[in-house]
Order: sequence, then C-alpha cells, then structure tokens
Amino acid sequence: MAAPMRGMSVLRQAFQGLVRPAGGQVCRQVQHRCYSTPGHVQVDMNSETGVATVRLNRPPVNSLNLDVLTELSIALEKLETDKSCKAMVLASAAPGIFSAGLDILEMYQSTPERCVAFWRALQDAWLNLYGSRLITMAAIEGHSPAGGCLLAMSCDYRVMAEGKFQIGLNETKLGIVAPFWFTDVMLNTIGHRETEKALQLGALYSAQQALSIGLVDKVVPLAEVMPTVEGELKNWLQIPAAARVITKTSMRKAVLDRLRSQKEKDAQFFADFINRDSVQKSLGMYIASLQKKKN
Ligand SMILES: CCCCCC/C=C/CC(=O)SCCNC(=O)CCNC(=O)[C@H](O)C(C)(C)COP(=O)(O)OP(=O)(O)OC[C@H]1O[C@@H](n2cnc3c(N)ncnc32)[C@H](O)[C@@H]1OP(=O)(O)O
Repeated sequence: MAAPMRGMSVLRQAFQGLVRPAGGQVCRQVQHRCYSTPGHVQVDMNSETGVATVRLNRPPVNSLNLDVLTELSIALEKLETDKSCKAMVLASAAPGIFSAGLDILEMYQSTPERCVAFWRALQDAWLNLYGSRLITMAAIEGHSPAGGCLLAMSCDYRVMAEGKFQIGLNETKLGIVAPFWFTDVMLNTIGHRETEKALQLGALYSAQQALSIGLVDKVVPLAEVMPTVEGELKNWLQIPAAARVITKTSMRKAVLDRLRSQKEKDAQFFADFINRDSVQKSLGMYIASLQKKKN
C-alpha cells in the first residue's frame, strides 16, 4: 500500500482539530463532513460512499497562490489518512473555471524567500495529489491552463465540459518553462510526441482536442460532468483497493521520486529562474495582456 505523504504535521493537526486554522471551520453532519478553511479549498466528505469532493474556491479564476496550495495540501493529507475515504473528486467552486494555474502575482516582483515558500507549497500539493492512494478524478467544469492542467493530469481520470473551455500547459507563452515534473506528468498522460508539441507550443486545447490526444478521458455537456464522474467512480470503486493502489504507486513512483530527491534544488532553481530580468519582463507583459483583454 502507498505510504501516507510525509511532512506538514502542524497542518495535519490543524485538520484533526488540535490546531484550528485562522477563520477555519470544521463541521460534522451525519453523512457529510465539511472541512472548510478560510474558503480557498472546500472539502465535502460523503461518509456513506467514502467519496470526498474537494473544490478550489478562489474566485474569480482559482489562481493558485501560497495560501490555496497550502490549504490544498492540508485537505489532501487529511483525506489520505482518513480510513473511510476511498476517492476524491477535484473540482471548482467558481463557475467557468477549473483553475487558471499558478498565481502569476506570486512570481512577479516577489522576494526570493517568498518564491521558495510558494514553490515548496506547490511541490507538496502535487506530491500529495499525484502520490495519493485514493482514486482521484478531476471534474473540469471550466478553463484549466498551466498549473490547472497539472492538477487535472495528476488525477487518475478526467472529465471535461465541452464548449469554449481550454486546457494545456501554456508556460512557453508566458516566457517560462514547464518544470521537469510537469513535463513528466504530461509524458505519462499523453506520451512523448504529443508532449513535445504541446510544451513547445504552449498549446491550449479545446475539450474535444484534449480528448483526441488523451489529455482528458471524457467530454460531456457542462451539467453532465459531475454525474459522469460519479458514474465512472462506481467502476473504479469496484476494483480491489490494494491491487489498484499498488499498481498506481508502481507506475508513478519514478516520477514522484525524481522530485522528492531534489525538492530544495528545484525550489532554489525556480526562485533564481523566475527572478531573472528577462523572465520578469515576460511575466510583466503577460499580466498586462490579461488586463488589456478586458478593455
Ligand atoms: C523552472 C521554473 C519555471 C517556472 C515555471 C512556472 C510554472 C507556471 C505554471 C503556471 O501555472 S503559470 C500561470 C499560467 N496561467 C495562465 O496563463 C492563465 C491566465 N489566465 C487566463 O488565460 C484567463 O484568466 C482564463 C483562465 C482563461 C479566464 O478568463 P476570464 O475571462 O474568465 O478571466 P480574466 O478576466 O482573464 O481574469 C480575471 C482576473 O484574474 C486574473 N488572472 C487570471 N489568471 C491569473 C493567474 N494565473 N494568476 C493571477 N491572476 C490571474 C486576471 O488578470 C483578471 O484580473 P483583474 O484584476 O480582474 O484584471
């Protein structure tokens, strides 16, 4: 069986009620337990089915800042150690968006120390998600670029809403480079040739295009995303858990170990890279282009 993820014991305590995060709530009902932190990540645990729904909740676009990533790690750790939890659905509480990826403002004109802390939080959230023993499914009910795509790809199964929404690792379009572990996850998902094209072009795919290259597993109308995930979960839940977990762990171990063995080096590299003048200039232009879109 997969070992629970290491670290963050204070965070785990927070969820066990020993330490309460500022402004956080723990509410218990008969069949549903809701663990809500200040509002960035909502967890609804259905004790009857053993399925938890984790919703990103940072409107307008669920950009992933230090707080969101830390809260996501807390939530995933808690579910990992909850023996009654068998599966986790990752979704969004914000309409029209799964996640806009990393909060660009965490990378623009930030201090090296903040950059390192931010990157460590991302690493931990990803290690918890990709290394989870749970069945993990992404309900992609909106746009899912960059870090949003990473989260979705790190689940076991993806259902995306048809229509105008886009998904992909578009980092090169921002003048930045997808880290090796983003690349590894994409390689494991869509294979080498498609990854080469997708990453160099910073391609964002429609749901149908994503389906055709295997980036998502099913495309359905928006209203059908959750029911489709629930239907698919029924199949996965029938598989003997130990055999499924051992299979998943063995297939993901090399990629997880690659990051685990160089977390600090990776965080330092990120902080150095992102603070280069040329990268800051590109990010500044990208932020301006997002703002200009509105005018
Ligand atoms: C080795 C080290 C290398 C470094 C590797 C670093 C890796 C980075 C991975 C990433 O995740 S980078 C982030 C990439 N994300 C994007 O490119 C998405 C940008 N956003 C969009 O394209 C659109 O916002 C959207 C997601 C398609 C949604 O469009 P919509 O029209 O619904 O909303 P907007 O009006 O565009 O946005 C509303 C509001 O939110 C701000 N915003 C959008 N995305 C981000 C973001 N990722 N971070 C921070 N802020 C974001 C946008 O600027 C608007 O703000 P305003 O103040 O209301 O104008």
